[in-house]
Amino acid sequence: MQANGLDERTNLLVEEYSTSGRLDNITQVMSIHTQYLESFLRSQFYMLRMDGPLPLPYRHYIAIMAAARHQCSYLINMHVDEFLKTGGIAEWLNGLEYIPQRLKNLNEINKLLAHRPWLITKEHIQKLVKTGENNWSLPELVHAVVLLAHYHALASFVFGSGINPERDPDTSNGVRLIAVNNFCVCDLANDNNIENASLTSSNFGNVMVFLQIADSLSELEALMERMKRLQEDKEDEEASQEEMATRFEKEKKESLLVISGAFDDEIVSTDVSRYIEDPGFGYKDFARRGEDHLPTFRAQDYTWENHGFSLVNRLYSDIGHLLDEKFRMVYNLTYNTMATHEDVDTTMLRRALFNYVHCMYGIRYDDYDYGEVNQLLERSLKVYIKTVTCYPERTTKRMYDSYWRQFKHSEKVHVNLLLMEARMQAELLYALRAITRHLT
Ligand SMILES: CC(C)C[C@H](N)C(=O)O
Repeated sequence: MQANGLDERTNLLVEEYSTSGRLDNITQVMSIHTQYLESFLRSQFYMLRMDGPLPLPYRHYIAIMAAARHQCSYLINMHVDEFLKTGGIAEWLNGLEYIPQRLKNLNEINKLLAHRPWLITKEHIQKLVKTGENNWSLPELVHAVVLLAHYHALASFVFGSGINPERDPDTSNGVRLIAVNNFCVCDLANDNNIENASLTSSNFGNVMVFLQIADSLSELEALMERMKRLQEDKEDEEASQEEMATRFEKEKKESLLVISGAFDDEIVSTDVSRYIEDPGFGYKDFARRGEDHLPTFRAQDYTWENHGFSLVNRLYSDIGHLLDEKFRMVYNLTYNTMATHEDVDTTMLRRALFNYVHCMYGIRYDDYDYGEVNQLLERSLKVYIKTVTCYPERTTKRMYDSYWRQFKHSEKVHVNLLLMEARMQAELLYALRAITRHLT
């Protein structure tokens, strides 16, 4: 990292430490992408700590409810602490039966937003804002929705990059860097898969490692080759509107069939289950196809830039700007590298990642050719994306390792940032569209 990049990162971490008195593992991992971290922290600080429609303890309780949908104990514990520190009533931590009805009414939208946001309708919104003494004002509701979407998406980041609790029972001083679900991602000092692999191998292992390296090298070359070809083809051939629509439908259908690992014994511990209702409700499992389908949301009919942004900003001032800045930041973030290659334009690849997430939520951009997704994202990467986005609690180290073996960890964290923000934006689009419909 360049010297001034390092300074920037250190400054930011020092600043964060002095305002919040801690440097959690999320912040540390994200600090690999300093510029992004800055906008992330700014929006998070705003929704959690600045003036806003909801009282502070409510905000943390909502974060807990959101994280619990994905059994993310890491985030739950963090916000249990914060909830108490901000004056929350300890009894509420016994579970949903102990909280006020008003807060309990958020369960339904929490559940839908987390797993099948396309099912949210204006009736859900009406129900929340028109329930007599337990009603939510629109600004309060928007604040809650933003928090829910933020923490669902953050759970994806936590599992996707393998972030562990700060306090590990095995370490006496209580602080250990990033290791997770038996899965350690960011060995910050040694940011390269190959080096790691060769350090640990025996002689025989060396041969195997060599073969694997050769293999993954050719994977990388092949991917770059495909990017180049797509770029060239783009210049001379334009697919028709119908063809583009068909490609989207095909990709959407196929994404439903991408299996993200069996998860038979889903035992949710009581620490987590007390904060959720209907724990079995998840991203639509399309094993029983035909009886339900994922409708298409035409992105141009309700865009973040033209619709979502102004609505959110009007009801909960300034959060729109902060989110907007963060979305732009992540969308444009690039170092022009691909593993060991420099000066590469990676726009196509980054678009494919972002748009694939929206595709899994049924959101279609009519000027985007989903054939690109198909060419650029290999199967193991799709499995990873679907798992991290839709069922983050099922992410394993094996899934993390099995795609892009040549790439750096920092690049895989970058992937996670894209997945997280795309997911957050998708949830917001559905929720805000329902609010707009309620208002009109
Ligand atoms: C996600 C990665 C492919 C991003 C790439 N390293 C870039 O700087 O653009």
